[in-house]
Amino acid sequence: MRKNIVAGNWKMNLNHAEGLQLFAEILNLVNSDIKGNQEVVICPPFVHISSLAQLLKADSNVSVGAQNCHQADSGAYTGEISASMLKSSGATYVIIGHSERRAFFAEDDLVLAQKLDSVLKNELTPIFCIGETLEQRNAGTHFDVIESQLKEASFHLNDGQFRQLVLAYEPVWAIGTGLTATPEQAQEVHAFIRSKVSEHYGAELANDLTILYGGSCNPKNAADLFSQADIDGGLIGGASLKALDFIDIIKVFNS
Ligand SMILES: O=C[C@H](O)COP(=O)(O)O
Repeated sequence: MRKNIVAGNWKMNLNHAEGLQLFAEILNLVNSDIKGNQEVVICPPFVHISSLAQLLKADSNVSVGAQNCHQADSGAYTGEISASMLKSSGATYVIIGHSERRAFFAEDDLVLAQKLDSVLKNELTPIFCIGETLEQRNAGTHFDVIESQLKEASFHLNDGQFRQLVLAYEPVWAIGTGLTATPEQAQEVHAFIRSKVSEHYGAELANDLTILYGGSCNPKNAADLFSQADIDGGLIGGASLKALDFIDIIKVFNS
């Protein structure tokens, strides 16, 4: 059965005390609202990961993830954090290829492929983000862009590796803008992504793959988005910083 995931990407927000408080609120509210095939992932800034992970219960469906990592295991890369460090701090997921990393830190397909390799080697789950800009959508090239991002950074993986991935479709024009892809627009791209995965890795693997939607997802639009056949949850930015909004998004799977 395909796993449903609601992941919160806190981005560069919340100091340590604020992060601990929000996480405690989420843990208090979430446990009774979570189903067996559902997982909640919180991706705080690096410096909060260890403290948050220590609050997790062993059998919890809540996990802690990171927002990025370096592609090397260790070395002279001042200021960087490796996947093995994240694992040792209690993270089990890592967001790779977020459009903000691509845009502000010049991360290209080659480095993202290396990051995926490193995350998988360290037995963490990548949440691999792909999505087009507004210019690309207006030019009608969004399917080509998405196919290229997918192929160039992830289709070198073997079946067993690719099976570990969670994908996230995040149209750049919808991130933090209040503009959401319509459920039909999002479903169209999710179905396209699944079809490309199916062509390369086979229908069974494609059918099992969790594909999240991200981009101004909130308690009001989550139900329509998550009810689409190929949308298996969300990667939530702004709305993950408010416990009640985030919980309302999680509850969509129970309604
Ligand atoms: O990683 C999350 C996405 O960038 C979505 O952010 P947003 O919900 O604030 O639009």
